[in-house]
Amino acid sequence: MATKERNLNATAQLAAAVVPAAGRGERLGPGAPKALRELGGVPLLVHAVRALARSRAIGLVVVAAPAGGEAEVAALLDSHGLDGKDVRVVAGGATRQESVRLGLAAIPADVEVVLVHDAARPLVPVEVVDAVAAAVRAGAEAVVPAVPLADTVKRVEPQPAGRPEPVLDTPDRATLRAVQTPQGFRRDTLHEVHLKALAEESAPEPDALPPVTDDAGLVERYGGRVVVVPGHEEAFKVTRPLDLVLAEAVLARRRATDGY
Ligand SMILES: Nc1ccn([C@@H]2O[C@H](COP(=O)(O)OP(=O)(O)OP(=O)(O)O)[C@@H](O)[C@H]2O)c(=O)n1
Ligand SMILES: C[C@](O)(CO)[C@H](O)COP(=O)(O)O
Repeated sequence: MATKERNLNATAQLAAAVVPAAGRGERLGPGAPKALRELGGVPLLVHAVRALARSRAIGLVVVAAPAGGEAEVAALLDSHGLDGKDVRVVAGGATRQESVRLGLAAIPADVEVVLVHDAARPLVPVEVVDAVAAAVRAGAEAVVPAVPLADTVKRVEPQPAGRPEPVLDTPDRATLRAVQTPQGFRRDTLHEVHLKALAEESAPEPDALPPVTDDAGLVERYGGRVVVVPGHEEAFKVTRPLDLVLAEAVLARRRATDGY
């Protein structure tokens, strides 16, 4: 077999990752799109792609960039050199779900395992990436990393701003998990649930279910089985300004102690 063909087959054995990175980052406040905001002088997106590239399980990373910004994002990723991984950039969409679907469409058909990782989770440890990929390889159709909750959680009846919200009940915290990314999937499963969701959105029912906020939620919606592996407290999502302060502290500690 020719060397090039052998390499392509080897790549297909590896997992691919989709990185939705087309969000505005409204909750982080004014500034550049969130994926391009800097942490320790390096854009969040670059940290997130590097975090995936550290895993030997990943052969290809597809980034869904803000539409129209693909060339800028590709140049940015190039300028940060990414450990010999195959990194491609496509246009993202108007929602996270659409960005993931567009990223997935750019993954070669023979890749069987796909991870989806937020650009907004720059500090996920490689052990989490490896564990998610390994669980899919071991037979799970959908895998999420998650951590136990530190706070008590209450279900409430939402009210207009400023009005107290009546509490409905207090779920047993021992049965709850805060879910992170990367989430891992059999490629066929992820493809199928995204197509079903797209079809439903094109012909909405009057009593349509609320939109799901993660890809595993789509698998659940259509009857698939999702399992949890341990996440990591440092895989938190940079959502609000305080998250960026915390991320800077974690990064500074890693740089001082691990040569990160
Ligand atoms: N149209 C969108 C919206 C979100 N995302 C991505 O989905 C991930 C998780 O979303 P979130 O943290 O909610 O990011 P934003 O949507 O940018 O945040 P906000 O809701 O505060 O605007 C991010 O990497 C974000 O770039 C995306 O690719 N395309
Ligand atoms: C995918 C996710 O990061 C898992 O926790 C989360 O659901 C994204 O939520 P958001 O609504 O985009 O903040």
